[in-house]
Amino acid sequence: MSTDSLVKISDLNFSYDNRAILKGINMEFPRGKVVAIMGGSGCGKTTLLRLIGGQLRPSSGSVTVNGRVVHEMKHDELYQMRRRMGMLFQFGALFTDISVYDNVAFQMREHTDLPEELIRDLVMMKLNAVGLRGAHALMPNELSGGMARRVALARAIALDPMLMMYDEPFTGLDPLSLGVIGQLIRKLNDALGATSVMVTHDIQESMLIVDYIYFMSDGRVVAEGTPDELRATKDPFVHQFLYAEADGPVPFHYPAGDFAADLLRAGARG
Ligand SMILES: Nc1ncnc2c1ncn2[C@@H]1O[C@H](COP(=O)(O)OP(=O)(O)OP(=O)(O)O)[C@@H](O)[C@H]1O
Repeated sequence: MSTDSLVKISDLNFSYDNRAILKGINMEFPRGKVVAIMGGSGCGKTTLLRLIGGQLRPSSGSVTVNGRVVHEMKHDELYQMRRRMGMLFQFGALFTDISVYDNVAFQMREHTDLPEELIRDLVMMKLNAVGLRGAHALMPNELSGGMARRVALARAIALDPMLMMYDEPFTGLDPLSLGVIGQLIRKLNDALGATSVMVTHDIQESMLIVDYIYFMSDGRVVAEGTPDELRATKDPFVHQFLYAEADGPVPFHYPAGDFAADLLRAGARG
C-alpha cells in the first residue's frame, strides 16, 4: 500500500453504547485514488464515514487525514479539515426554494469572501463539469433525479475538496443516470486532484471507476483488492457480490449556450 495516503485508518474500533459496530478496521486511501467500501446493510459503512469526518470518536484506534489524527484535532482544526471535505449523501437534498445556480454558489458565499463575479465564474465551471451549465436558472423541482444528483455533486465540489465522501451515490437512479454519476465521480476526482471514498452497494458501477475496493461484513474488512484482483478471486464472499451488466452511452451535457458568453456576462452583471 502507498506510504502517501491521504486517509489512514488503523485498528479502528467503534461501539454505540456496548454494541461493537467497527471491529479492528485497517484501510488506506492513497492520494488521487477512488476507493469503494461495500458490504451488507448495517455492517458499519456509514459509521466509518462519520469517523473519518470527525463526527464520531473512535473507541480505540485512529483515523488519520492528511497526516493528522482526526480525534486529536482541536475544534478549529476539525472545522478547517471539514471545509476541505466534500460530502455527498444519498438524501443530501438541494435547497428547494433557490435555483440550481444559488445551490452551488451557497457554499462559496458561506465559506469564502470571493466577489460575486468570481463566484459566478466558479459556479458556471462547476456546473459545466457536471454537464448542467445550461440548467443554472432552473429550480430543483424542474430537475430529474439524475440531474438533481449532479447539481448536488457540483455543490459538493464547490470548494475544491481534498477528500470527497460519497454515501450511496447511486441509490434511486436509473441505470443511465447511474453510469453518468459514476463517470463523473471518477472524472471530478481526477480533475480536482482529490481522493474519493464511496460507500455503495453498486459493485458493477464501482468496478468500472474505482482503484480499490474494501468489502466489509459485521464491522470487519473481509476482502479487499483492485477490481482486477477481485474479478480473479475465488473468495466466495466477493463472488456473492459480483454480477455483470452493461450500460450504454448517454448524452452528458444538458443543452447550454456558449460557455464564453456565459462567463463574459459575469462582467456585465457585476
Ligand atoms: N446513533 C446510533 N445509535 C445506535 N446505533 C446506531 C446508530 N447509528 C447507527 N447505528 C447502528 O450501527 C450499525 C451500523 O450502521 P451504519 O449506518 O454504519 O451501517 P451501514 O453499513 O452504513 O448500513 P446501510 O448500508 O444500511 O446504510 C447498525 O446496526 C445501526 O443500527
